[in-house]
Amino acid sequence: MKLLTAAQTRALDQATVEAQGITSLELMERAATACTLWLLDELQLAFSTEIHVLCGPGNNGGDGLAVARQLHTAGYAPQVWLLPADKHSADFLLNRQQLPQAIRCQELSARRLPMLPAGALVLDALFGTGLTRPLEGLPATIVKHLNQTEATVVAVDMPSGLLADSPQPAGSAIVRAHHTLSFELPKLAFLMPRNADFVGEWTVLPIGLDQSFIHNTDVDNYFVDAASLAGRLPRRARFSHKGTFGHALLLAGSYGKLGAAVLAARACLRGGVGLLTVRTPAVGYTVLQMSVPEAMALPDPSHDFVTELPELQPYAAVAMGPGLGQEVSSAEVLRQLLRQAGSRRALVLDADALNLLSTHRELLGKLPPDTVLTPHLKEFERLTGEPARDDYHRLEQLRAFCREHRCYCVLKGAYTALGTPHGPMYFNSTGNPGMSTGGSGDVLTGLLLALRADQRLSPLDAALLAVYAHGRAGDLAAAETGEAGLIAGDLVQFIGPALRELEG
Ligand SMILES: NC(=O)C1=CN([C@@H]2O[C@H](COP(=O)(O)OP(=O)(O)OC[C@H]3O[C@@H](n4cnc5c(N)ncnc54)[C@H](OP(=O)(O)O)[C@@H]3O)[C@@H](O)[C@H]2O)[C@@H](O)CC1
Ligand SMILES: Nc1ncnc2c1ncn2[C@@H]1O[C@H](COP(=O)(O)OP(=O)(O)O)[C@@H](O)[C@H]1O
Ligand SMILES: [K+]
Repeated sequence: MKLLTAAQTRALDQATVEAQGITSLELMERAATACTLWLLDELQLAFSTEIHVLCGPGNNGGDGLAVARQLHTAGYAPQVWLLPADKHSADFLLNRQQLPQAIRCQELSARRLPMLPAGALVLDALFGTGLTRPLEGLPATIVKHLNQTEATVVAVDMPSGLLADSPQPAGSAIVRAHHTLSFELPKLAFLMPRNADFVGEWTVLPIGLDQSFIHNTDVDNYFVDAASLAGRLPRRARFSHKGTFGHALLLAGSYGKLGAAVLAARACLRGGVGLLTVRTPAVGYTVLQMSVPEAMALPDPSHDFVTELPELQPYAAVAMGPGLGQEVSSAEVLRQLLRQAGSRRALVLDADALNLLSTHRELLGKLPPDTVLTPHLKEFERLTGEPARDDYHRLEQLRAFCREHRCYCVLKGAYTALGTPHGPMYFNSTGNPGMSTGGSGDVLTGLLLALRADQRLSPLDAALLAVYAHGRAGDLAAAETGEAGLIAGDLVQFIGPALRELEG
């Protein structure tokens, strides 16, 4: 799914009107109908519910007026509050004329703000994608007032005060919505950690916008849902053999951190790899053979750490990092790996392999093309060496990093962002806070290793599929264990079912 900028969204609006031979007012009615139906279906409003619709001067306000009219027709008693303004959009004015007399309509002012008891519903239709600057004056006062109440707030298209695709000063007045109803597509702003409290739970409401315009519009950012991955994971052919799915090598574990190696190894096998060899320190030999008998063990001469790189010739893909530790000798192994991997052997670097890259920065220049890195935020900050100013700056850093090092970088968290060497960025839709638990990242590394060893997949597809399936495994696991009860080992159990959903 593409993530359009606010400017592209406006153009899409216009293109839809032209392509479908409808008026913009009709499109607004469609958008309002989608909102009204959502309110009725999802919130199960009682006819006695106190409903306040706050309307700004533009088309977002126009949507609000149309929803108020529709709710009135459905038997509810919404009250409308208008933000005073010098100018209004044409469709706002048309909907203002159509507002039934029976609907109580008042003008907002600093002294006249709606009383909003708990249990009341507020529809925030003050500003949407037309917001051009942070709110000040009366709009900011209204937003602060709204945020202090206990009413349920549903934002139309955007929480008012939030910019759709760019950063804004900390402390800006922004509505804290419980739900945001976004038309046709999500907005980039919804995926930023700092905006979570403003956006609340968000839902995309399809309103029949022009698909060919969306198809032909170039974007920098994508939101990856199941539909975007359709057809990317081929079925296993009847005459396939171990070679089709590749032989993978995992370099992981150190004294006290062998669990990371075990989790990654199990995930790699569940990811469908043909063969897996695991290099752990000698201390891990028995642990590994006992807990992952399907994998071959290749113990290091050192008891506690990985200190020697095995001969790479047999392997289609190599992953290094989970539980590795940051010994000088392990850094040497990383250096050799980067030197010997060649351009056709896939590499995945995680955890301590990333920390070693950060402390031996000359190695960054030696990453073979298409290497996949999987840092969490802190590891990414170490890699760039510069704290991000804000969420958007971090994405710029990610884009620049991937371009410069011609690598894929999986920036992990909620809505994990995948940066690519050619520029576009992909945000993952699956996963849940239950996955914020030790070892979840090791599972991702193992799964990624399996998909990078799979000769049928491009680096981009392998990374997209792994990140999506990992999160989906987390969602399937959490459905059984609850989020708090989820442990990383549970993710492994659901990799198979998650991949099966994608296959074909
Ligand atoms: N996409 C689609 O296909 C569809 C979109 N639809 C809807 O249209 C919405 C976009 O409507 P929109 O373009 O009229 O902008 P909107 O958000 O109402 O705000 C513009 C007004 O706010 C003002 N203003 C801006 N910043 C301000 C500030 N800081 N402080 C104060 N004022 C400020 C600005 O004035 P100005 O900047 O000129 O001063 C102007 O008056 C979209 O979110 C969705 O709800 C659906 O109806 C149909 C399908
Ligand atoms: N709130 C969340 N929503 C979705 N995914 C999450 C969330 N928290 C963590 N995850 C996922 O769990 C994994 C955690 O990885 P990481 O931080 O490396 O853990 P560890 O180092 O313990 O293995 C990442 O893939 C991340 O995207
Ligand atoms: K809004």
